Parts: sequence; structure tokens; C-alpha cells
Amino acid sequence: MVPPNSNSPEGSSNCGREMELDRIAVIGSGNWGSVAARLAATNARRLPCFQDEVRVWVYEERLSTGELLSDVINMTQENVKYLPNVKLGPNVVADPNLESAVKNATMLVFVMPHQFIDETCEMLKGKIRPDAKAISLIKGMELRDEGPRLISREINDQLGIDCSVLMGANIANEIAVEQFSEATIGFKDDKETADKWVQVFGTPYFEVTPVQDVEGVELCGTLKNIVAIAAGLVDGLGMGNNTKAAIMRIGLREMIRFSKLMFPTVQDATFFESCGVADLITTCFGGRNRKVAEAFAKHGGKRSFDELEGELLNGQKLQGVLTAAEVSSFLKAKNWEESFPLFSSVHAIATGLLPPSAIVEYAELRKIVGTPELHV
Ligand SMILES: NC(=O)C1=CN([C@@H]2O[C@H](COP(=O)(O)OP(=O)(O)OC[C@H]3O[C@@H](n4cnc5c(N)ncnc54)[C@H](O)[C@@H]3O)[C@@H](O)[C@H]2O)C=CC1
Ligand SMILES: O=C(CO)COP(=O)(O)O
Repeated sequence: MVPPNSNSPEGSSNCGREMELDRIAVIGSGNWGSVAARLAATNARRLPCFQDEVRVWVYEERLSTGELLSDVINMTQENVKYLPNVKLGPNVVADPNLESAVKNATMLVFVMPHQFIDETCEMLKGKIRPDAKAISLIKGMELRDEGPRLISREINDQLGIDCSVLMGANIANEIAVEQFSEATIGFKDDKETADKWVQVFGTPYFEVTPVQDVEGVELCGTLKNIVAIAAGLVDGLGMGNNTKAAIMRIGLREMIRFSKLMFPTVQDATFFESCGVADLITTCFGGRNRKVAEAFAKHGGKRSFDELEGELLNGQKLQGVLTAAEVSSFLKAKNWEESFPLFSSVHAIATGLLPPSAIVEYAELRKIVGTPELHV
């Protein structure tokens, strides 16, 4: 464990910071949000360039005991609903008020289900420091009239601040108990800030590597959730490892193709970082998208994803079904569905247009989309 408030040579030499100490705020307190807060709080205690206190915005809720979640976190240092049995750290303060949670923060960590980012950014307008830096740990997209928009772009556009991303093979419960994992930071052109984010999150058990490909890193984290739904369907249908591996390979090919169509600058090498193949593997074997999709297939598609999410995840949220809808609507508008049979099938299955078994029968998909020319 790292000692609190250490002025270790590592800390001071890496700090390279002017007079003001950075203040970290975490916006979101779900399963991964709580682990992100724990990592940031460990480093805020350890490194002299950060203020000790890490404030976390809690979307307030009343627990079955009648208590408020933020009160319980502050009393016990534990997010009893989204990350039970793990201490977040003595310097974590849960705050249900978004404005006071981000007050004076110079480093903003966005980590919430992607469907809530738009309304959260609206609430943050005029409340944050104009020189604050942001990072998004959110895996998902926003659907706009002009097509899907990355969350980092949404934050950048709505709040006018630089936004990097952190994605990777990061099942939160495993990092919470300090099992070795890796992550990738995607940044646009500000390497100094990317290095600062490495200091916020990196620990001996959580190795963080910055790469200059913000879109590539974010698209990996976002699109793999669709493939994880497909992998879960295969599990629920009782198919074996070869089928699952095939689905993952086809899914990876569509991830690369879609990413490069949206952003030709996306680099091949990014798919070999933690955010790429590694996240695809961990999510297809151990993630929530996989788990709920497995149940969906076991019920023959007769119970909805929403219903199963509520039943199986205790308030945690899936991103893959929404992302499949967002991507599908873009593919449909472009007449590109047939070049993305796996992405399109996942959406058709999730909305009941096709049975779960169609995940391995693309011929079924063609009956729905017709046979448009291959454009990509
Ligand atoms: N849990 C994991 O293992 C990992 C999750 N992620 C990503 O992190 C992001 C956040 O996921 P988690 O922290 O796991 O959340 P979660 O799925 O565990 O929890 C849902 C969160 O949404 C909040 N919420 C509900 N309604 C809201 C509203 N109207 N406005 C704002 N917040 C609201 C809940 O209070 C709760 O904190 C997602 O994009 C996910 O894909 C990324 C890596 C790992
Ligand atoms: O992104 C994740 C691991 O890196 C978590 O995936 P799930 O949301 O499917 O649990």
C-alpha cells in the first residue's frame, strides 16, 4: 500500500507543477466511478502536486435502509450499493451537489453511464473552472442528427475544455481489489496533461499508458460493448468457444472498420493496446453486457434487456444495447448495414426483430436490410 501524504522522490520528481495544487473531482459514483475515485484518492494522498481531498458527485438515491447513499459513503468510506466491501479512502468526500462537487477542481473525471452525460454537462455549464482539464472513462456515444458523437467530443463542445479518455480491460471489481490490470489514455495533443492523468490513475497494480489517438481509444471502449452483447448471446445459446472466438474476431473487424470510417486518423496500433483486444476479451468473458445478453438468449428473447438489466444488475447500467442502437441508426442512414452484420444483428436481436440465434445467421439479417451494395 502507498503511504498517505508521502513526499517520495517519485512523487516530487514527477509532479513538475507550478504553485497551485491540482484538485480532482470525480463526476459519477457507480461501480467504475467508485474504483476511479479510489485510484485518484490514493494518488492524491501520495503525490504532493494534488490536494488531498477528492470530491465525488453522487447521483443521490435512498437505499432500502432509508439512508441516503452519499451519507453512507461519507460515514463508512464505502459505496455500499455500487462497490460494497471496498474502502474508497479517507480523503474521498461524497457530494450529492454537482456544483459544490466540482468547485475549484482543476481535473474533472467523467464516469457515468453515457446516457446521462448530456444532462450532466448542461448542469455543469458555468460551474467549472475554464482552465479545468477533463478525462472521460465513459464507454458509449451520443446520437446526434449528424450521426454518433464521441463523449469526449460532447464534453469538449458543451463545456469548452480539453478532454482525454481512459479505456482498457478494466472490470471495476477486479481493480478494486488491486489485481494487476492495464489501461490506455487517449489524448489529442497535450502530452503534459496526459502524463498528469497517468499520475492520477497509475499505481503498481494499474499500469496506464498514454497514446496520441483519442478517437481510436474511445471507439475501442465504446464499440466492444456491442461485441460483448453478441458474445453473451452465444453463451446463452449454449454454443462453444470456437463460436465465441469467431464472434469476437468478426466484432473486432467491425470495430476497426467502423472506427476508421468515422476517423481515418485512427491507428492500427491502438487496437493492440489495453483499450483494444484486451478490453474486448475481458468484457466478452466477464462483463455486465455479456451477463445480461446471456440471460436474454436463455429466455429466448422473450424478456427485454431493460427488464433483465434491472433484475440482474442492482442499479448498474448496460451500455452495449444503446450503443448498438446508436451505431445502427448511423449505419442505416448511410446504407452500410450489410458491411456491419454483427453490429446490425445485435441491434435487430435486442429490439426483437430477430431471434437470439440470428447472431450466427447473418442470412436472416439480409432479409431485413435487403441487399444494398457494399459501400465499405
Ligand atoms: N463497471 C465497470 O467495470 C466499468 C465501467 N465502465 C464504464 O464506466 C461508465 C460508468 O459506469 P459505472 O461507474 O460502472 O456505473 P454503474 O453502471 O455501476 O452505475 C450506474 C450509475 O448511474 C447513476 N445514475 C442513475 N441515473 C442517473 C442520472 N440521471 N444522472 C446521472 N447518473 C445517474 C447511478 O447513480 C450510478 O452511479 C460506463 O460508461 C461504463 O461502460 C468502464 C470500465 C469498467
Ligand atoms: O468496460 C468494461 C471492462 O473494461 C466493463 O464492461 P461491462 O459494462 O460489460 O461490465
